[in-house]
Amino acid sequence: MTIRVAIAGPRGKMGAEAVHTIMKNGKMELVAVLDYKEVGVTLADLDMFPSNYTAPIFTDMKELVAATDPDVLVDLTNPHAVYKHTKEALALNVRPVIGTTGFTDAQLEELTALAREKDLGCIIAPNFAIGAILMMKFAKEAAKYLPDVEIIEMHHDQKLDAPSGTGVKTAQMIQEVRAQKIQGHLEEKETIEGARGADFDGMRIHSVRLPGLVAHQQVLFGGDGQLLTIRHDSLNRASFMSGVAFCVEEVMKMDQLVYGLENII
Ligand SMILES: NC(=O)c1ccc[n+]([C@@H]2O[C@H](COP(=O)([O-])OP(=O)(O)OC[C@H]3O[C@@H](n4cnc5c(N)ncnc54)[C@H](O)[C@@H]3O)[C@@H](O)[C@H]2O)c1
Ligand SMILES: O=C(O)C1=N[C@H](C(=O)O)CCC1
Repeated sequence: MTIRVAIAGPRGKMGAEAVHTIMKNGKMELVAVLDYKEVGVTLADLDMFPSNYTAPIFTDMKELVAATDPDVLVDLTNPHAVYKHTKEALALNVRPVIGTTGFTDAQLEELTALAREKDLGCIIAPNFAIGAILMMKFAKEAAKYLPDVEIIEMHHDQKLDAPSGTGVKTAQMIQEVRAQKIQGHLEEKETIEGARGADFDGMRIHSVRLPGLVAHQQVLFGGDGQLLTIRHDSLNRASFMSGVAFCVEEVMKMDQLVYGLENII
């Protein structure tokens, strides 16, 4: 069976890459895209795509679903739009595959309940790159033995959310196994606010934003006389695309929400 896919955010850096990925995949059909404004009738109207890219462009999810009946919605938009899109897709019986980051804990809980209610698969993947998933899994393992940890995530300067979804997910995975601890000197004081980064359960997350970067993270563990660094680098957005295709196939077999690819690889 061909999987009918819709993509939200097709003109973005990730969305455009995902459009090419789905178009090239013999098991999938790109049936529609969702934009926030009128930019053309089909993707072929946009200079950035070839003339055989005929998926229609919609600005309303309900109309998109009524006209094109997708099985899966891939969302690569922004933190302001993604929650609404995910909720709408589930309500319309379309399985969401979400790459967009920036969910709150309350939103994740609500979407988990909604997917359960509807018996529908939903994947929220803060990072689609297999190397990044392994980096997070290895960091979780290391934290059992080395509980002093700081995360440095580094991204391009157009990124809207900080810390990154990957940074937060890494901290959450470490939190599951790490003996609770407030790091650094108990009396340490920031002379410039933010100098010690964000505080997640006593661990620090530092966010670097610079042109030239794509998506990079190091997890640093300190022990007596030793330092362990686990690092991953995404050098381009192709690094995420096998994860996108994998999720589109997997979500069709699922009946609940999964947050993080480490739970299904
Ligand atoms: N999970 C992953 O592996 C992964 C990897 C890279 C980026 N991301 C995330 O994906 C998201 C997109 O990243 P990007 O670098 O492509 O950003 P981008 O700014 O290049 O693209 C976002 C696109 O979304 C569109 N958009 C905004 N609001 C919309 C709406 N309401 N409806 C439809 N489209 C809308 C914008 O027009 C833009 O084209 C970000 O949240 C980023 O953190 C995730
Ligand atoms: O480019 C981005 O933005 C990325 N966002 C994700 C995150 O927040 O972790 C994944 C990596 C790229």
